[in-house]
Parts: sequence; structure tokens; C-alpha cells
Amino acid sequence: MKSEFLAELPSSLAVKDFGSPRGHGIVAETNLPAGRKVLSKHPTVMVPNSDARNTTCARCLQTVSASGPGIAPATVESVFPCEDCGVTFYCSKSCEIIDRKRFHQEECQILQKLTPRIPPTLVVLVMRLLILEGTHADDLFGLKSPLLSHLDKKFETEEYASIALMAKGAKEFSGTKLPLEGVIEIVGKTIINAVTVVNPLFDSVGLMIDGLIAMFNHSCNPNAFFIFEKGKITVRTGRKIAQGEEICVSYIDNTLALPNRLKTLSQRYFFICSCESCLPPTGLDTPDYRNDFVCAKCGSALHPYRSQDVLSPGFYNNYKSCPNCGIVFGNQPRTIEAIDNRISALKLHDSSPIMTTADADKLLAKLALVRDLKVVPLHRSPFTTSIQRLLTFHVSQESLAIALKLIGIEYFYQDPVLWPALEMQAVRLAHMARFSIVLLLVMLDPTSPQSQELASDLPTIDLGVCLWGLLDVMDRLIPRVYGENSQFQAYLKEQKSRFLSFIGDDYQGRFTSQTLEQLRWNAEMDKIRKFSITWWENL
Ligand SMILES: C[S@@+](CC[C@H](N)C(=O)[O-])C[C@H]1O[C@@H](n2cnc3c(N)ncnc32)[C@H](O)[C@@H]1O
Repeated sequence: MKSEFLAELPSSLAVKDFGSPRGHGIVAETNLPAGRKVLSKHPTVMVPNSDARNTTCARCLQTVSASGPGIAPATVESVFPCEDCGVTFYCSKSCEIIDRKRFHQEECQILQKLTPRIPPTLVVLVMRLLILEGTHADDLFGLKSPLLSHLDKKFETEEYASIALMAKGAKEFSGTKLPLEGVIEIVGKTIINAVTVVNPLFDSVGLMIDGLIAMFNHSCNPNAFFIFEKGKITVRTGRKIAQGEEICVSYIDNTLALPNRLKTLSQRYFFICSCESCLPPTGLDTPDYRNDFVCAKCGSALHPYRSQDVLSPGFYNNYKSCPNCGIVFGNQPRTIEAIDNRISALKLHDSSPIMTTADADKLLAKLALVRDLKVVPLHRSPFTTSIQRLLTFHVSQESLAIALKLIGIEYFYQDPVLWPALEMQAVRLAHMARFSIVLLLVMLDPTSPQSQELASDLPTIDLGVCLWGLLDVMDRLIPRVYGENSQFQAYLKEQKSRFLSFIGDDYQGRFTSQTLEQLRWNAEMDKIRKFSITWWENL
């Protein structure tokens, strides 16, 4: 496979053709240890989310604050608008000059005409690709290469109609000379190959596309992950990878149970996953806890969903009775299929992407109904995904009391089951960071109604010890996950000094001179666990 963008592939990696339907992927050319940076580059094209353009630099996607004041790590002090269009913002003159040269010169005129109706993020991304297409003969981002677009599968579907519509818009706005079919192909490739850019707390800040990065295939049990800092995307190994092994990342929320993952991947990326977590069992598998249910009678875990043909109606048949207490689940209502149907009928994620307090309350009430089925463990979807959504909402609203309750569920009942090893889990770090920030906000403003509510519910807890322990554990983990001198580490240090200056000189020694064991960190944290689970059980 020859393409300009492949020139940037380091010698420790190679492109391999796996044939149809998987296509190309990246394999290790040497043994790689866990935590190794395997690739780091500025993506070919990035765009900030449309609703965050005025807080995000269009060139490097660093933000003033991504979601909610005081919560998300602000990676730049300020951004300023382009003087001509006023729509695109930059963090520095150098970002503006580079961006203007590559895209914005042309894009600026388009945006001036379109203001105030700025197209959706994906269309802006495609317009930027079209600008590059018009100015570079080389195949900079793999558009002329065999990158998959899956247009054949979408033809005559609703998705195809919406792709054609987006392509029409992008063609018209950009004034490209490419025929419509060519633009449709680019939109198709963009949908399959674009990557969501997130900050260290996993809030989405924009979209990017890059030919080389697009070569990484998906696994529901990935051995590598992406991180984004200072305008660059970096691929790091999450565990040891042997020479010849494929390097895969996860495209989706991989806390989902198998049927939900398959559905998401086929709807969003148009493929049936062939990773080890989705393939038929080998007989040597360890249980995949994401697929668990619980026997309502005896409470023991059931590990279903390892079947020859996961998409057939017979898929659920191997779980008709509890292997522990022997109770026969019968035809209804407790077969796994029936449970899944009841959960789907609740339409948990029917609400619009913008959540309101009423939506959040409704979602929580529906989750209580799922809890009452007594067969879905807390670490299984839909709890994982829904609790994430609720947390993002409540943290952005600074509803700290409910946020802390939800965080307790996530931290004590979901993460340790789904990601038992703390090391190399960017997602666990993100959750710990969010946990620590919520605690810090409660402590910084003890007179707020939210803090008062927590103080009356948790009168005997030492929040300072809980917070200090989290910061301490993260301090040790961040360099392994993000590498040395990361922005995330600097952000964490800032939080540590905020905390230390808040408690004052007289008390600092208590924290800095004692181990977490001496501080009885686990015992204090356990109070948050009990507080959360009691709230959840009585919801
Ligand atoms: C971002 S591209 C990855 C590069 C792609 N293999 C290619 O040759 O262009 C995503 C596409 O690769 C394929 N793919 C990625 N991961 C896969 C997996 N685990 N199982 C099957 N196909 C996969 C799917 O066709 C998917 O839509």
C-alpha cells in the first residue's frame, strides 16, 4: 500500500493487509513494552466541536475550558477570534499563521458567508479536507488510497441519504471542483475514519482525521490507546505487545456488553467486529464481565454471551437457568433475551443530545427500574453508559452532591470490575481526576448548598484524606499513561497546590509526611462507597 502519509510510519510498526472485510491494520515490528509511545503526530485535519468554537483553538484544539467552570483542565489561558470571520479562534499567533496557511485562508471566506449558520462539525471537517484536496497533489490523508468508506453497505439506506446531503452542503460551501460522487466518497471515509478528540477527562473537544491514525483497527479489548495533548495525537501501548501482533485501539465505549458493542460498531462504523472479545470462545477464555447478569434468586454472576453465532436468535439460549442455584429462568420474564428487551423498551437514550435537569431525572428514574429487575449488575451497560452521561451533565452543572454519589458507583462498583488493573488505563485516570475535582470543589466552597448537603449526609468523613489519596495515586500513574512532562501532570500538580494552600501551612505536614495507610485513606474512601450505594439502593 503506497501513500504519502505512510512515510511517517516509524520502523517499529508496519501496515498489514488482513484482507476483506477487515482491510489494513498496523502490526508491531518489534516487541513493545506496556506504556510505550509508538507514534505521535499532528493530525492532518482537526476541527473543534461546533458548540465550543469560541473556547477552543482551531489549530491545536487546546481549550480555555471544555465543560463547566473549574472542572475541565484548561490547557490554554485564552483564545482570540480570527479578525475577518470572527468564527474561528486561536490560542496563539503561531497557531493562527499555520492554520491560515493550510486551511483558514479559504475557509474564512466560506465561514463569513455562512455566519451565523455554521455547519455541523463533521461538515466543517470535510470542508477542510476539500481545501487540502484542492491544494495538494499528494495523498496526504489517504483519500485516494484504499481507506475504507463502506459506501457499498450504506447505499439506499437512510445513512446514505444523510451522507449525500452533507456532501452536497460541503461541495456547495467549499466550491470544490470535485464531482459530487467524489465528495460523497470523502464524507463516507470521514465517517469511518474520523476520531473524536477528547481532553484528559474524556470530554469531547473536536474531531480529527489522519490517514496514518485511521490505519489502526478496533478491538473491544484494545492493547493501545490514543491520547491528545498540545495539538498532537499519541498512540501508546496499554500492555505488552509481541512482535507481529496487531496494535488495536477501541473506537467505542468499550464498557458495553457484547450485543450493544456489536450494534454500535455496525451502526456507526459498518462492520461486524472480529476481535477476540467478540469471536467464538476458544475454551481458554476468562469471563468477560461486561456481559454479566446476576441471578435474581441467589445473586451469583452469570457470564453469558460466548456463542458461535452471536447475531442469531439462538444467541441467548445457553442461559435458561442459573448454573449456581439451578433455578430455571423459564420463558419469561427472566430469560436474558427478555431482560434485554425490557431494558430496550425503556429507551434510556432517547432524549436529545443536550441534556436538561428533567432529562437527567427521567434517566435516573429509568435506571432505578432496571435496578429493580435485580438481574443487571452495576458494572454492566446500560448502567455504565448512563452513569457516564449523568455524570458529565451533573459535573458540568456543578451539582456536586449527586455527582459524588454517581462517582462512588463508578469508582467502587464499575471501574474495578471492568478494568481490574489500574495501570495504563487512561479512562480510570480520567474518572479519578473527575472524582478529585469534585471533592476539591466541595472543599473549596464549604458554604454552598451542595457542600452543606454533603456535610449533613457525610458528617464524619475526612474529604481531605480522600482527595489527597486520589491525587497521590494519580501522581504515580499519570507518567506511565501520559508519559513524562504531560499537561495532565501539570494540571494535577496545580490541583495539589490548590488543595495544600486551601488547608494552610499548619495542616500540610499531616498529608505530606504520612503514607496513605497512615492516613487511613481506604477507610475514608469506604465511607463514600457506603454513602453512594445506600443512595443507589434507596433511589
Ligand atoms: C478506521 S478504519 C481502519 C482501517 C481499515 N482497516 C482500512 O483498511 O481502511 C475502520 C474500518 O476498519 C475495519 N475494522 C476495524 N476494526 C475491525 C474489527 N475489529 N473487526 C472487523 N473490521 C474492523 C472496519 O471495516 C472499519 O469500518
